[in-house]
Amino acid sequence: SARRKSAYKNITRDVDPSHKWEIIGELGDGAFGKVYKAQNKENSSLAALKQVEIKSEEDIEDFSVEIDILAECRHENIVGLFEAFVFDGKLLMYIEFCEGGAIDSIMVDLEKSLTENQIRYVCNKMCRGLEFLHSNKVIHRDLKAGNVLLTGEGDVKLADFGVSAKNTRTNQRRDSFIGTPYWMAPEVIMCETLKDSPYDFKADIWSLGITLIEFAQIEPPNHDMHPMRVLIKIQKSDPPTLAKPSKWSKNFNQFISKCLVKNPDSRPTAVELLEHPFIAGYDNKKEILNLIMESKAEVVET
Ligand SMILES: COc1ccc(Nc2ncnc(-c3cccnc3Nc3cc(NC(=O)c4cccc(C(F)(F)F)c4)ccc3C)n2)cc1
Repeated sequence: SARRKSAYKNITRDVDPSHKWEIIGELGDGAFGKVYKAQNKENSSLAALKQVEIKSEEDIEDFSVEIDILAECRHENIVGLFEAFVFDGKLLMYIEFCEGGAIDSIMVDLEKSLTENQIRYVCNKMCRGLEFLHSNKVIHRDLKAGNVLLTGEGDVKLADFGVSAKNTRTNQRRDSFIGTPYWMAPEVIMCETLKDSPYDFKADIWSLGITLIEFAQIEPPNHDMHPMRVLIKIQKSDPPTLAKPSKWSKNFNQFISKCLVKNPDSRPTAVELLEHPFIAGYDNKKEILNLIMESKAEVVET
């Protein structure tokens, strides 16, 4: 009934999107659902289209969190939502297309890491995107080179292609403990209490530090270890550093060591990081534009 179909303000229902958008290619088979390249018939703008089968209102409920986050978090360093539809048993999301693609794919295609100046530029933009997300009570939770997109003009956009894309806002976090506490192991309590602390957005600051090492070395630390082993290693070991610190500036090494502090309370905020000499005021997109040109040229050759 109309009453039951709660009105999702950011979703257009029962309108056929193919009147407005036509599919012109495929972008890959994502973790769930397919992702296409689409073009707007009216203004020719390009979109990345994710469509997923929906079986019930709960399915729509799940995806509406992601849609609300994108609809409300409009910022030059966050991927932009054009519109979302529910039509013919499918939920369709049209996202502004970023021509350069994800930075991990660029490094793999070109078989090289980023230069320090490219890292400075991207890091500055990532911190602006993080500052905006965190000020809107949104925690990314899956920051990595694969979730950092570049546009053809050298702009940097934070995205989230993983299943964690259903980022819940801190105030929507389930406020009850799982199970009764008496039998709970300390680290589970640690994890649970950490979740409810206002500092869990600091998890993104740690991931930012790891992502900078990934930009510098193509892979994150411990990439050659089994994922289960890495969980233990991250908990037990000292924070990782660049493999060859002398190859990089003092500012870069110091910026990473500020992000990779094990106690979240001691990690800086994105606002504080924007003042650090490694990235403060750094806005030179020249080297990133070169990277995108190389990456485009590379695709043409193959
Ligand atoms: C293989 O070559 C390419 C070339 C260009 C591109 N460009 C591009 N541009 C924009 N989006 C995409 C994309 C690719 C694969 C899957 N999804 C994509 N975008 C997308 C992102 C989302 N959601 C988010 O990015 C998202 C979700 C929750 C939170 C957040 C954030 F926290 F960052 F705000 C972001 C939803 C739907 C779509 C279609 N891809 C991709 C691959």
